[in-house]
Amino acid sequence: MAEKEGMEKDSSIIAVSNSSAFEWPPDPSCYELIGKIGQGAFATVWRAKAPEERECAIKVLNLDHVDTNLAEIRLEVQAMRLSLHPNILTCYAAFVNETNLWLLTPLMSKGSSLHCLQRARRVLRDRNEVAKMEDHILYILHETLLGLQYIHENGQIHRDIKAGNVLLDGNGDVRIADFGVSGWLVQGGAQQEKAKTFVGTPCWMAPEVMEQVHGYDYKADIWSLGITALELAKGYAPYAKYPPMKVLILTIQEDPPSLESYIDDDDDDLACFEEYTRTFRTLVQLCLQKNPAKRPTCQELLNGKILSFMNDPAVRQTKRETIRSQVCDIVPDVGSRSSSSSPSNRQMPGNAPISIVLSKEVDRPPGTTWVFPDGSQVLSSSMTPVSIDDVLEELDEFGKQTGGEHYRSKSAEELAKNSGDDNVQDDLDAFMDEFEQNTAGEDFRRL
Ligand SMILES: Nc1ncnc2c1ncn2[C@@H]1O[C@H](COP(=O)(O)OP(=O)(O)OP(=O)(O)O)[C@@H](O)[C@H]1O
Repeated sequence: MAEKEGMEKDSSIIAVSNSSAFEWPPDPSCYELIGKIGQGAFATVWRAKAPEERECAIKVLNLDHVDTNLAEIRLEVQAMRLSLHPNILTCYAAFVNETNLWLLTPLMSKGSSLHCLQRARRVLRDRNEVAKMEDHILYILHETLLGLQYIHENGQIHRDIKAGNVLLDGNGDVRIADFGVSGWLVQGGAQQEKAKTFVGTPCWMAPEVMEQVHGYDYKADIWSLGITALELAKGYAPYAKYPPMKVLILTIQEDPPSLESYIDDDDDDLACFEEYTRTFRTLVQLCLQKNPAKRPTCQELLNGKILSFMNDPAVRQTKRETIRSQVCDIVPDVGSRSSSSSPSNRQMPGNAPISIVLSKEVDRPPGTTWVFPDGSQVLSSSMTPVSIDDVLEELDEFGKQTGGEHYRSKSAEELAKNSGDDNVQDDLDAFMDEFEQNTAGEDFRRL
């Protein structure tokens, strides 16, 4: 592994262990890796046995992908451990093992909320039982909001809210993972040299984060929560089947996604035929407003008509017990020797992280950072740099040629209808193909 400036490999620099009665030893030989829970773009997560018959999850990050001074990580891990909120995944300990950073966290035995709901749907389908997930999804969103409210009240933004980062354990408890972690990552490691490279997953990204016209704030997490609601209902996020650059364009250009704007998971029709109430649709609509100022805060959502009934501890407890018995109990534990399949992190193109290379030094807040300051560049999966300004300019040009000033809020079909020109869809396809040829070389039409 290439040496990085300021990156000490001495594990004592990073080792942070628990101050509570049990000390999590910063020594890899003390842990038995029982099974793989999942694989992200930069890390592998294991279920592990610790001394005294304890269990934990260990996230193993290759240091080639870590672009943060280990002393800084140490401070952040300490801060994460102080984030004592029942809906936020804490970090027991962190240390360096050879070329990897090990992060020890509580084991959330049912894995991600998406994995858990999809597995439950599969079990119910095999039993010929009807899956009704709306109540469970609302419970998960309510718990997530409680954690998110804590993060926002502490002046921070999570920046990577998605169902893969909302975890469930066997009791039906919900915790937000990866708070602070993804901001340490870099894609391409030494290749990037001086450029600051940020990573993220475009499908959950708020339009203002992509555009960076007026900057963005904690309301970006509310957009991501709306996308997470759709993801849990449909089995995957809107635009997840497209390459990252197309996701950026569609998110900026199209109306906000909804339950109706994309088809259900066609993998095995798991989410098909589930009915969702107007209440659920309204919640999604509230979160997915393009103008961040119009989006509600966590507090407004928690105290609003849709979710406030769950603020009653008795109701919350009932909901927790219901999800435990109807979902958690029928889904095998992740990473256990007996579990037949690990949570699949289905890598659809739009799920793949993109890298945002900053051409100048900027302060980087913790968390996956969706920053497009002036002069920033977007790297699609082929790592070919494209300026976000170029993307927006191309969109402007395309808009002028096709639908006039409203192109950003209208779909190609609508444009075609309004202009009476059947060729608009072809123009869009041609534009996308040309754009893709110039950028990443992927063929949108084949997807
Ligand atoms: N403490 C934990 N307990 C149980 N499962 C976990 C835990 N931490 C992470 N996971 C699961 O492990 C898998 C891999 O997680 P990881 O954070 O590496 O990737 P990701 O968030 O899915 O993808 P990306 O790399 O794009 O962010 C995911 O399915 C995640 O839900």
